[in-house]
Amino acid sequence: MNAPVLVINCGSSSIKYALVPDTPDQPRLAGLAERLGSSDARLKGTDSQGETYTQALSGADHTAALEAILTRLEGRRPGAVGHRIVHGGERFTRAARIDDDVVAAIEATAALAPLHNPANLQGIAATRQVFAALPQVAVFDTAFHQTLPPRAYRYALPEALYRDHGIRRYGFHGTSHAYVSARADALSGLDSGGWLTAHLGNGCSTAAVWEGQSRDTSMGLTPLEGLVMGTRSGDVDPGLHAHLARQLGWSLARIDEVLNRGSGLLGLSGLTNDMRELESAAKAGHAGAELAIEVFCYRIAKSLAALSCALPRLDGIVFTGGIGENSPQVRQRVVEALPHFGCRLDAAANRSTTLGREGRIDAGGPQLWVIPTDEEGRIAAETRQLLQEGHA
Ligand SMILES: Nc1ncnc2c1ncn2[C@@H]1O[C@H](COP(=O)(O)OP(=O)(O)O)[C@@H](O)[C@H]1O
Ligand SMILES: CC(=O)OP(=O)(O)O
Ligand SMILES: [Mg+2]
Repeated sequence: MNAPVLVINCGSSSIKYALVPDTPDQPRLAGLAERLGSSDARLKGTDSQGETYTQALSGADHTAALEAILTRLEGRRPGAVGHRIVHGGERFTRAARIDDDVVAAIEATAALAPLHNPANLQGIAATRQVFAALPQVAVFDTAFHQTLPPRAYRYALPEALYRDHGIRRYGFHGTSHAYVSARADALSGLDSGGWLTAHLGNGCSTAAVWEGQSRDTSMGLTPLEGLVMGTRSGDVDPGLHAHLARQLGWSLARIDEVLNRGSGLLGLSGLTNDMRELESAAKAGHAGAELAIEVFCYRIAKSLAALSCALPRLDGIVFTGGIGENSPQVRQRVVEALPHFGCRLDAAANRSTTLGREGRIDAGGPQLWVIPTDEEGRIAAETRQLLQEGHA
């Protein structure tokens, strides 16, 4: 199939899209419909000339937003649609052609990802309506981590919770960890290395990748476990929930809300979830911003050190995601917190590798790479591959 693939990443009130051509010499169209369902809904994106546009979509729902996106494809007809689906449970170890059975399976997993899967399903329903004739493929965040061994994915909980309710660690951002680790293999010439990958965006996670397979990762049953994130707490004492309920009388909904949307960098700093703003504020002497960055970096280093146990050999660390790709300060602080790894940062290379540049930033020791992630490109590639294999 040499038509472009339309990649859809559907959130509860947003749709990110990318029209990914099959050859890199053609431009990629991309954009974001946001605040869907509100009077303030709008579509922003980049056209094939690299010009940005903003279009008001007042009151638009997901279906209306997809219809507007269709008009922004400049007459280029996609040959297929690839969807980012956050949770695929244990059933999906790779991408799957979407049919009623696959939709039912994603619905069945929604209880495990209540913030993500229902929105992904809305995206599938709207896309099936607007692009009824096109094949649709689901690409799961969890699929890459289905190679985790039991010692990494089992919680020390009663066995029945796993057997009857699927309570285990799944891991997320698999598309990103898979892409950057494969890229590190190619760039390093190691062919099949032992990598620690750090995806640092709004959601953040680490993974240990050995010979192209995920061996452990920091996120668990839900995308709340692990690192400090923009607004998510990451790891807390499992006793915290009962404590907040008993001592402060908090409801489950309030606890969930605070841990998912009021914590992380935002909660620690009392200022913002945006790392750029935190770095400026810390420089200007804001103590909360400084603390937020310090905890953020220390927890990444601690997670990488823990995940190194999953690798027979450590070849290097890969930084990606908005923060990993753009913040020399975060990378430096993470590497400085891991002196026993023997990493040596090349300060000049670290400073200059930003703004979507790919590059090596070490001066010996384990390799240190900055690799801009390409979840859309990878979703398009997996969509193409599945359809070419005739798994339809
Ligand atoms: N130049 C920069 N310096 C520091 N942080 C940056 C820079 N550019 C982007 N970021 C941070 O990247 C994060 C968003 O990451 P991104 O991967 O784009 O998010 P998402 O997970 O929503 O795709 C924000 O915290 C943002 O502040
Ligand atoms: C799974 C997850 O955390 O996704 P995101 O980073 O897009 O929020
Ligand atoms: Mg992201």
